[in-house]
Amino acid sequence: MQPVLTAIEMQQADSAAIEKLHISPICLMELAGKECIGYMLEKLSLESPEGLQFLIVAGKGNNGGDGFVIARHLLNLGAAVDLVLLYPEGAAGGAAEANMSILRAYEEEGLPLRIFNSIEEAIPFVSEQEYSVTIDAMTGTGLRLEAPGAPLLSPLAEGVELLNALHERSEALCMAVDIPTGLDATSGHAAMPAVTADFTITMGFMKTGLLLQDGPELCGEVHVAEISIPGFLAEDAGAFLIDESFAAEHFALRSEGSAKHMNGKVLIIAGSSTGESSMGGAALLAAGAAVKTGAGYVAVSIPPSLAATLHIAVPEAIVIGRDMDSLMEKARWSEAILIGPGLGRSPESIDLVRALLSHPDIFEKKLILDADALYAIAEAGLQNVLSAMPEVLITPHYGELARLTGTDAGSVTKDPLAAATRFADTYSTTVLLKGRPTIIAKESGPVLLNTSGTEALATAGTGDVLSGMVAALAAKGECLPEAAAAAAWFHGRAGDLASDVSSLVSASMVRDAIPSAIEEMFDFED
Ligand SMILES: NC(=O)C1=CN([C@@H]2O[C@H](COP(=O)(O)OP(=O)(O)OC[C@H]3O[C@@H](n4cnc5c(N)ncnc54)[C@H](OP(=O)(O)O)[C@@H]3O)[C@@H](O)[C@H]2O)[C@H](O)CC1
Ligand SMILES: [K+]
Repeated sequence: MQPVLTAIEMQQADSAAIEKLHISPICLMELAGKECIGYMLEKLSLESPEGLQFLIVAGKGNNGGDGFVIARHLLNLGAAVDLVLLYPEGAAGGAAEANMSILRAYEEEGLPLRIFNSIEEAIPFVSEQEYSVTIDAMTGTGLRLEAPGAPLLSPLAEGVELLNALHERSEALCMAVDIPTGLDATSGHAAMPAVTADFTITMGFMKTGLLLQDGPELCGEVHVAEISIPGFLAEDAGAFLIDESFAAEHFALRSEGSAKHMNGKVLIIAGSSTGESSMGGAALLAAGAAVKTGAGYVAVSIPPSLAATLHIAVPEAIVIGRDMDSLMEKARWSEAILIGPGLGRSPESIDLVRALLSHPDIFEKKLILDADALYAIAEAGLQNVLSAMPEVLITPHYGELARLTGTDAGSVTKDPLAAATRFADTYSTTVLLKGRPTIIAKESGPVLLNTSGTEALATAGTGDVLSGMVAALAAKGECLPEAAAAAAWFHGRAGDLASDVSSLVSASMVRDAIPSAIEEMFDFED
């Protein structure tokens, strides 16, 4: 899995490369600029930028320095460059200043290079020009953002407005160097204004801010550039990105000659029925998802009035009742237990959750708590009970985590990474916080982020499918954090495969696409 760094972690990796490994800042900057050229040409589907016109807007830090290297290589390859310096020359120092002095020497050579010493000087010329690519080299990991939406000061604000205006009125692609200017590399919150890029080339490692909050919208496509900062300098990163190979590694294939009881036994306690209404769909989705994720045996405790429906919808599942004796017998038999989908919010449901969580046959198993089970925990104040359980995963969305922590959804929205980590550490649990990205936090471990999937998953019932998938992988032998992470990846992929039109995807379509998401991972023979 690739590490995902905060701005501070990236600065530490930069410093370690320079101080411990003796890689010079000038070498890092050279590689950063060179990588940008290579990727930019790929985006333009061109072998060479010869004859094309580029605009670079540069700040006073090392991000600007990357811009100076890009300018030089573009000139070397026969392109024309307009460079806007937002700050008086010499403000940069170090490698950035050294690269700027090379450009000043280039100026003497009659190359197609125009250097503007301020935004005011540049505007009359650059507003009239057509560019192939405009390049944002104003700020990167060095941006300080006081609060989400804080105003960006002059001249950065004018530089951002220039690039955004050109982006809107012309065909030019906008490339952000490392991080779009105005975007906080750690939190993903943006200043006002911030650059909206078509693509971002980020140096060394992925940054958390590119995946959170405003990040995905402002960055466009993200490419991680290898700039000779070795991976071992990011081994202790606080976050990692779940990828295809992680998901494949944590999906155990059935071994030849194995029997159904050896391939994961899942108990699902879900669904409710009262005189006025019944909620069976969530249980059907979760049970169906567990079966399609390859669980050998799935037992479902559902109110008797819904049993016939479940038999028809998920013929592979065994149906049991709600009495404690049957529940405990199946709990002892099972390897993972999922409680919650469609359980309802009645006092009886809350009492059921309280009784279940106090029973060793339940809480000593790998336990997945979802949906109405989370409501019951919050209502009955059972959070501390989680701390005593050996292996427990909660799968809230932002609102459910807010209810569990006694805060409002806004505070989880503001910093979901911190909210998930805090809950995991406080109650010794694993938290799968649904959102974009989905966050998997475990006690004192790195956070895992999942970005697979699109808005296709933003529809009722997909959470029930996910919790059924987690239960299956856990029952098949994965520890809960890994089961949650791999399930999140497959779930996102199933959403992609469910339909070519994301707006038409329903939860049952996601469930039905699970086998395809898994199949494409492995080289199965016909
Ligand atoms: N060796 C390396 O570290 C490499 C870094 N690379 C690139 O460099 C940047 C990080 O460079 P850094 O100089 O640390 O910071 P920035 O270029 O992002 O510049 C930030 C400057 O902007 C000013 N600033 C910060 N916040 C604000 C704000 N809210 N309003 C106005 N101005 C702000 C700040 O100046 P101050 O005087 O205010 O402190 C900074 O000077 C990284 O992103 C990479 O692109 C190379 O790629 C490789 C080597
Ligand atoms: K930038």
